[in-house]
Amino acid sequence: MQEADTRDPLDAIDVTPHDVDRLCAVDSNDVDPAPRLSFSRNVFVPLTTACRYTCTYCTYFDPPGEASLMSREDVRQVLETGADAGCTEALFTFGDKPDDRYDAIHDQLDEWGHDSIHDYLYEMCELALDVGLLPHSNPGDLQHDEMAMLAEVNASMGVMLETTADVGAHAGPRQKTPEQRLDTIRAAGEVGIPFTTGILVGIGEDWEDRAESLLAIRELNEQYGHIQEVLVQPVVENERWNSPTPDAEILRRAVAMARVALPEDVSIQVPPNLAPVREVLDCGVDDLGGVSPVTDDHINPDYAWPGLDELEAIAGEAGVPLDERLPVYERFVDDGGWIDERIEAALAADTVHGERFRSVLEHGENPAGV
Ligand SMILES: O=c1nc2n(C[C@H](O)[C@H](O)[C@H](O)CO)c3cc(O)ccc3cc-2c(=O)[nH]1
Ligand SMILES: C[C@H]1O[C@@H](n2cnc3c(N)ncnc32)[C@H](O)[C@@H]1O
Ligand code: MET
Ligand code: SF4
Repeated sequence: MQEADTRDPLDAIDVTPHDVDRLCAVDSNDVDPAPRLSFSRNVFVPLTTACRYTCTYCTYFDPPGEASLMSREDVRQVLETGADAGCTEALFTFGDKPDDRYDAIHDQLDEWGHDSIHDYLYEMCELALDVGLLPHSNPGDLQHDEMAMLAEVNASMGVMLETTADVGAHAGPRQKTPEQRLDTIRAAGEVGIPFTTGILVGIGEDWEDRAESLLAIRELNEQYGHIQEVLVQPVVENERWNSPTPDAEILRRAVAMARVALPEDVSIQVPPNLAPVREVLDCGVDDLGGVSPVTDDHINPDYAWPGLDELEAIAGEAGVPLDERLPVYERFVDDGGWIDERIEAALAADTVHGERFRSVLEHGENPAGV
């Protein structure tokens, strides 16, 4: 058991300079291509565009006064569109603790009977389960009790570590800090929820920072075993961020480092709308993440999802099968103890949606997919 953590979270991560140096020496020749590729069919629910942080690479958040909150009916509509298109995942990702900074959001939540965005999210996850979708929530930084509550109604959850470095992109009066991100990932481990994390490449970090970030994720996974996938995500240009996006060579090396740093049962995900996946596929990528037939990537709306035929083509050229997966990986469903009883019930084969989920889980095939 972990004792109460009064230490600096970065100190609590046992990453030595020697480990960092060794990982920095890895390149794309040191890894083998994965034998298969997977993806998840999702519908994206951007609950609110308000955020307490102001990451300088992000166009997702709106300033106070302009930020909005989706109503229950808005959410229901998006979820039903997704369920009708055969999606299995409801991806809830949105601004971090918006009610902290935006009185209007706080007041609206209050009017709807919620004392926090997390309380509202809980109810929207229940709605997703009702319409036949498995929630995957990434609401940003969470405390242990918030994580424990949300784990009851999520198949898996996630937060990007981004980087362990203090970068200018996270500057400002309210900012993402590596300590808080690591605390969130640790809280997920303590709670025991299958978890997605990753690094954002090109936000001012150097190779040592990338190695340190990947090793920090490895260390937390060694302690808790909860990491299901690690994203290697290039930062992309937009109206707020006009530095160049990392090129294919940088991504190849970062992906190879991720593959070497993490054990085999942790997937390495590269998003096909943001990265030149064809050029990095042989470096150990085995997952393309959530792809939506019905909604935009609201975080990076200028970058459209490739269609399913394009994903098939990518896998075909690499000579590997393409499998659809659920937002929770099979090993966490089979192992027992990882997913809450409400998610287990949703996955039971004798329910309306359970049969479809089971087919995706066990055969990588979605009978309802369009
Ligand atoms: O559409 C997106 N999906 C993102 N996803 C969704 C992800 O691709 C899938 O939902 C997971 O693979 C679960 O199936 C994230 C999920 C996380 O837990 C953490 C970070 C991300 C980042 C993105 C993202 O930038 N864009
Ligand atoms: C959900 C995740 O989206 C990522 N994110 C935010 N802005 C960008 C961008 N310009 N390019 C790539 N990824 C981005 C962050 O890593 C966040 O954690
Ligand atoms: C819209 S960004 C994703 C969720 C959260 N705001 C974070 O940065 O982690
Ligand atoms: S990346 Fe997430 S935390 Fe940062 S400003 Fe955008 S919405 Fe907020």
